[in-house]
Amino acid sequence: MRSRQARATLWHGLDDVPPDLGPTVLTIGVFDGLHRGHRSLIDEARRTADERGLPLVMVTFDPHPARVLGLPKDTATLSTIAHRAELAAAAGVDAVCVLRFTRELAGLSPEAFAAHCLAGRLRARAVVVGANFTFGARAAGDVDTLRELGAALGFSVEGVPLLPANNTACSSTYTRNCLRTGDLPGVTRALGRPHRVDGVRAGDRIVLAPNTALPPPGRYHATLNGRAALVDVGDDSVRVADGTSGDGAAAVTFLERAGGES
Ligand SMILES: Cc1cc2nc3c(=O)[nH]c(=O)nc-3n(C[C@H](O)[C@H](O)[C@H](O)COP(=O)(O)O)c2cc1C
Ligand SMILES: Nc1ncnc2c1ncn2[C@@H]1O[C@H](COP(=O)(O)OP(=O)(O)OP(=O)(O)O)[C@@H](O)[C@H]1O
Repeated sequence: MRSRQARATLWHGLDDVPPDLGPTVLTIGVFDGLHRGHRSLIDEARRTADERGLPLVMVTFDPHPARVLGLPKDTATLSTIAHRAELAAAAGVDAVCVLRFTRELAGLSPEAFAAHCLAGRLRARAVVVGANFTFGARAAGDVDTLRELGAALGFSVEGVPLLPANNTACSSTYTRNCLRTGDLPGVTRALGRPHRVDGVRAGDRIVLAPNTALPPPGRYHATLNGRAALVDVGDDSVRVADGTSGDGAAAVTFLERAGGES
């Protein structure tokens, strides 16, 4: 069995992809949070990559397309790109290609995206996506579109059935909903691990990227860089509540609401 890397190779944009990259298997989507549904998809993609003896590349978009396009959707960030790459590597991905989602990218037709990005720069021989995957201007392309394009461009396409969670598809949106309503056990079930945010500690504050997904304001039992800690969550802030001070990279994992509520 192949050993899993601590962190997948990270390419920021197509220009960062090595020019001598050989044929690949691709999986595509935002993958925010790398929840259990995403991991079941990656398992399937990994099997295909192993059968063909090819590397598995995860193509992801940043920022969330819905945020760039101003769609009415909760796009609070469950995982930073670095955390996503770490989780992807643990799930069996060899390399992550982060495509900056801009209005220009959003305007590409399904045909142009498949030809230029997937078959062209990323040398796809197989593409494995969830059954609900859409792509291309006005989200006009779906799994069937991709399959037709792949037949002409030299890659096969698998549409993987969606893993359920609590009578709905396990999704980042579902996970964000659980988090917003304070259902930490629901979040943990969807992610397969407790929710973690990554930021930088400055005194008692943890400075986070704007739009980081947080549980409702209140006090929580957590771990801070792996050690037990109490933290206070505000509307868009996290403070360490044990009177200590510090600085540097900080990973806060939310365990349960202090006082027994969750
Ligand atoms: C080239 C390209 C253009 C896109 N244009 C649009 C768009 O115009 N409107 C839209 O709602 N989503 C658009 N999207 C986003 C996709 O519908 C979809 O959210 C994205 O491919 C990520 O897949 P996922 O949502 O399954 O993770 C586009 C995606 C790509 C790759
Ligand atoms: N439950 C699931 N099971 C299998 N594959 C999934 C599941 N949910 C999403 N996918 C697939 O994972 C890839 C990334 O999807 P995406 O990031 O849109 O996930 P999502 O959870 O639906 O996100 P959001 O709720 O923000 O739309 C896509 O190919 C998508 O089809």
